[in-house]
Amino acid sequence: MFADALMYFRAGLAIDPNDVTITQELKMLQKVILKEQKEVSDSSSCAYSPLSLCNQAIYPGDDKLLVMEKEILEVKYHIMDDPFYTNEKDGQKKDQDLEVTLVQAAYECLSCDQQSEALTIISKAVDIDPSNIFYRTFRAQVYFNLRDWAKVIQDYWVIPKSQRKPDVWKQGGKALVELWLPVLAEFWFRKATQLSGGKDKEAAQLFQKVRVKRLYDPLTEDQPVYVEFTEFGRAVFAKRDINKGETVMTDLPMVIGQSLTSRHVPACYNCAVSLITPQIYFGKRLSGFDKDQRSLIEECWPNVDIIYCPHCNIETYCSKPCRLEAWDNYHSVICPHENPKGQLLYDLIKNDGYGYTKDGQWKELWGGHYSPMILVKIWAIIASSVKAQMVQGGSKVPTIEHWARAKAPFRRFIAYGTVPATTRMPHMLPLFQDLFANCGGGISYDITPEEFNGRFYQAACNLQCFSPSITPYHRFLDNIKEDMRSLGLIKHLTDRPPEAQFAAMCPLHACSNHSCYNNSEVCDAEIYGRPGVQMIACRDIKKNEEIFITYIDTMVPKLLRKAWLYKSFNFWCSCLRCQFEGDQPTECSHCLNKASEGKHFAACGKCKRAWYCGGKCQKEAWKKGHKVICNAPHSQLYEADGLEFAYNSGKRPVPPPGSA
Ligand SMILES: C[S@@+](CC[C@H](N)C(=O)[O-])C[C@H]1O[C@@H](n2cnc3c(N)ncnc32)[C@H](O)[C@@H]1O
Repeated sequence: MFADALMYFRAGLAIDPNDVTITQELKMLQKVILKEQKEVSDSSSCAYSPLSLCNQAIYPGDDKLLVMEKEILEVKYHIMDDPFYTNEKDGQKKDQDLEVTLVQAAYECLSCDQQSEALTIISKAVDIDPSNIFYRTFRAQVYFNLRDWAKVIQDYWVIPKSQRKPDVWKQGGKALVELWLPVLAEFWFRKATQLSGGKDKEAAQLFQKVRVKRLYDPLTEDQPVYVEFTEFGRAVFAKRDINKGETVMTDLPMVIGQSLTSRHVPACYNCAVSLITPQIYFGKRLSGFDKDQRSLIEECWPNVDIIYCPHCNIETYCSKPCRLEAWDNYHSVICPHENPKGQLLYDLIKNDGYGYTKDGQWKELWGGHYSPMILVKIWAIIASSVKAQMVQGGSKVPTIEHWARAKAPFRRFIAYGTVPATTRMPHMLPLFQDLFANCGGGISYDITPEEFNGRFYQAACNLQCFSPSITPYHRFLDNIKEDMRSLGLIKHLTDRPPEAQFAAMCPLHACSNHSCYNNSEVCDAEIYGRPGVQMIACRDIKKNEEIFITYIDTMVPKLLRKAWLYKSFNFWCSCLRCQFEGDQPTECSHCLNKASEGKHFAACGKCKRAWYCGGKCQKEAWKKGHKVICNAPHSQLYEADGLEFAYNSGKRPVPPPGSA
């Protein structure tokens, strides 16, 4: 449990940054991680498989889309379930010799790349025997070569479903993609994958590609990026050239949870807006200010109206609409006034994850590095959505369709983890189970161990740390810019306001892969007045280049970076920086020769992160790629203690526009 160890060491260092024992223990921790990484990398070369993590389950509502797409086929391309041909010619006597001659001639044309001629000839064979699967498949192939997609489908449609071979399903799927009938295309690729017993990786890959395109294109419509499925799962790419400093994308969270360590800083539970008042910012100094200063604060500090949930008096919001939104979205399910078990959750948060076990012991129950509120909100959002659908449909019991529809938005987040959450924190499962046993409206959400483990790692793999970038303090600075009364206050305004830190699951951001030579940085943002995240290009990015952020502090030596990435995300980084930095001074970073016992090779004089056995190796490595990364700036995190978790990888805060 390295992450937890790190968290405790950090907490210790926050109390005493010079504590020698903790510093030594941190070094030990690094050694242990490196050792484990070496053992794992010796025994396995391949990391996770995105194809096995992304399933092909049907999305709720796809059945209706499928009907619509079939209608398009029918109206636009005259393709329908009832084949357009009749078998009337089947009864006629067939001239088999002629058919064989035609097929042979068509083959010959194909082998000379005479597609149109092949088409004319094989069409004659189809005319003679329209239900012949072989002729239809042959002609569909020719149409495919000629990029006549509707005709491809016309021929394949005639072949009865039970007789379509996996390759027919796959190629038909490709033609359907070209016609942009994505749900049908998914259906065909799914069939190809199933019939091949999962062996056809291309079909599985094509399935995910079309799915990702249809789900993410609407999200990126107004952004200079698109999402595509690659060998590393979903990935973000530039739609056009993006200049250094430009916003690559913005994203609003689907779920947020304030970190337990910052929970004393008031913020909106629903949207993360900062609720810092002058009393909190200035503290005792406020009473010492003169009349002018006090009136300036009164006039110019934005009105912070902290609204409490009127039922439990625990959750705080920035506005009435936020309170109502929270209530509808999740809070009504867990509000202690509605659901008495909710009190245990809020007590747990108040007590930094501590609580009583079932046998009455006071213990740390929650051991995650993010707030349990994240998981609770996911479940509460799902339960609320089920309830809303029931009300809308006038049904008394929830259906599988209701549940599937409610869970669908969270299918966007990949989950990977090794140690089950149920093992890490055995006391949490019963607490969550009790909490969701009665969600109101007659529904209960069964939090099984699999549900807990799956959601726990879904959050762990995708969370991003962020803070509201523009707080009342920033707005105050902006408001007093031109007011002479502010002169006396300036010296009291130099401290940064206390930060409410949040973790968030953001759908687009969660598609960004990692590189230690990243081209974008994650920053806090304000989007339509709500706190969110944005990615800013930290160098020029070319059209169709992948957008990479960094999950870790790239200043950390390569071996440690590798170890952390493998440990937390189960992949070996193969970015330029990892390729052209060395592991250690005892090995030539280029030819991998080992130095003699007790000796070190000379380091690159500039970056000191690669070692070479001689000038030849150094020159070759420089030319091949070291020159690109040698001087490239690193993405340093705001906490520079050497080891970092993805969840904390946000760079922040960005100075708000116009702030003093
Ligand atoms: C936040 S997700 C990024 C998007 C992810 N590709 C997906 O399909 O959802 C993090 C996961 O992406 C994968 N990943 C990210 N960067 C990678 C890289 N450079 N090489 C291989 N896999 C990577 C890892 O599986 C990691 O756990």
